[in-house]
Amino acid sequence: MSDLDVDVVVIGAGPVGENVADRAHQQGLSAAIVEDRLVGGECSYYACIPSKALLRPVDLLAATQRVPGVEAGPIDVAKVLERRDGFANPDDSGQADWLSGAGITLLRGHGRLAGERAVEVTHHDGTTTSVAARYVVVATGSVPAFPPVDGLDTVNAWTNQEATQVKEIPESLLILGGGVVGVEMATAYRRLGAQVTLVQHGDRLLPTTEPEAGRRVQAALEADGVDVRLSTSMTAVRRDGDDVVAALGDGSEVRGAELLVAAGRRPATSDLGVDTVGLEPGTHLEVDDATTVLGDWLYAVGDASTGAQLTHMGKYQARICGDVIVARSRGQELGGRYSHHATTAEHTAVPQVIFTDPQVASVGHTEASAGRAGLSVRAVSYEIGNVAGAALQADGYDGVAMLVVDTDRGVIVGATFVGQDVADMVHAATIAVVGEVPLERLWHAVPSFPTMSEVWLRLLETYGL
Ligand SMILES: Cc1cc2nc3c(=O)[nH]c(=O)nc-3n(C[C@H](O)[C@H](O)[C@H](O)COP(=O)(O)OP(=O)(O)OC[C@H]3O[C@@H](n4cnc5c(N)ncnc54)[C@H](O)[C@@H]3O)c2cc1C
Ligand SMILES: NC(=O)c1ccc[n+]([C@@H]2O[C@H](COP(=O)([O-])OP(=O)(O)OC[C@H]3O[C@@H](n4cnc5c(N)ncnc54)[C@H](O)[C@@H]3O)[C@@H](O)[C@H]2O)c1
Repeated sequence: MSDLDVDVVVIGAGPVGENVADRAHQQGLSAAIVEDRLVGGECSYYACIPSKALLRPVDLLAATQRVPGVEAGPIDVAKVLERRDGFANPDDSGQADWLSGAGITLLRGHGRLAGERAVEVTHHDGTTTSVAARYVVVATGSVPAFPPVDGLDTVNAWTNQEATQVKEIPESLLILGGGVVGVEMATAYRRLGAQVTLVQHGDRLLPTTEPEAGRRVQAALEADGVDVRLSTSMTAVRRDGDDVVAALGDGSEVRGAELLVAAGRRPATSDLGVDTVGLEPGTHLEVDDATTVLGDWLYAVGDASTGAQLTHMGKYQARICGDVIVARSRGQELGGRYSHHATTAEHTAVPQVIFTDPQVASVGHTEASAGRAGLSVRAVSYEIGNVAGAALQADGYDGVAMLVVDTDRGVIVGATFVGQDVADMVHAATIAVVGEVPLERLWHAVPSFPTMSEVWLRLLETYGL
């Protein structure tokens, strides 16, 4: 006998888990959600939201400095942190109220699978609740990965949690990792007053983006005064007085008041009881296009799954997952590729915006990933600064747009925009990629003058239209 019987139980109330529970519940299924820490997950308090709250003021100030006649700054760091707190104060009562208003049962505590269709929740006071459910969804997210660096567990290294919830900007910051977290935090901390040293063991920043994007972000960070060390790893770290000192593979040493580890994430599936249903703890749960892990009953979404590790993609997976569960509960067949039952965009059109200055906004393939996927492609690029809209936006506008065209089908399979204020330009590309709009038809999508979107016309002309 279980303590609670529901149609759907979701483990993890991050943005992704909340969306599955809501989607299923709105279509008539009873739902419970288990949360160990804060309803709203990493994204709301320690990731997307506070990091963008730190970045928006420095981005805005830089934009004003590119338009003569506009006086702004200096930045009031205390007010920036206060505004960040307004967005990301770690108090989840509002989100918990939303769940109960939506009719979803919140169980606070640590959830673990306890065999098929069963979850055991250990509450913070040690008591337990056993839950029986027709469908179980894992939405437990991810935790920071710590690379094997001697002494890393002895220096009180920061993760994204300390970096995004900081109360006082340190004089200097070492950053381990030149991926998305590393470059965004380098931008924010440098412009909020810290000396920043960033160590990346690959030969470029943002290695999964178009190489030109990494080069331009690196040039901008260096122009700001960030010390970027590429092609070298941190081998050992130690505290020396108040500082952290890091030994690098090239024999040099760097130091800073704090060390931020931004070297990727690992799925929060280690202490989840997945072994009780024959799965390997600590790995991303492998999903099919319907977000299913096992049978018709176990699902995974968000960072804990093999899907894309971004909030908007996790929420897309969540909508599909909720609809798949509802369809199966009604004995309905699942639909095909572009139905509500398949995460097709995972294969074709994952968008991402990196909020550095310049921003990097991309969707779908890079030229390199298209090649690896066996597509015949041609890539074209155009300097965004050459269009009137960009010249008006900022003096000396520095940015580039790139399209990756599938030459067999005459459609765009990838796009990247690098530059100030390009974040919202990527959605047009996302629509073109998902809609598989032929280039000849795109020719008739006329961009307004004088906007930065005119770069679309220049790209098509460069391609030969
Ligand atoms: C610094 C930083 C900035 C980022 N910025 C962006 C951005 O701008 N845009 C973007 O799209 N993505 C961004 N990301 C990625 C984004 O944060 C993740 O993709 C997103 O949070 C994943 O959502 P999730 O619901 O799967 O997991 P999470 O947000 O991690 O939520 C999982 C929840 O599950 C709970 N949980 C875990 N295990 C258990 C258990 N056993 N029992 C009960 N509860 C459990 C956790 O406490 C947590 O609340 C950023 C990441 C970082 C680190
Ligand atoms: N704006 C956004 O969309 C946004 C912002 C932040 C984070 N995120 C997501 O959060 C996740 C985590 O981001 P992240 O930056 O931690 O991971 P990441 O995988 O993007 O980057 C980690 C980087 O660390 C480097 N690295 C790893 N070990 C190293 C070592 N020992 N020495 C030096 N460098 C090392 C890797 O080469 C890699 O470039 C990603 O999925 C990312 O997409 C998204």
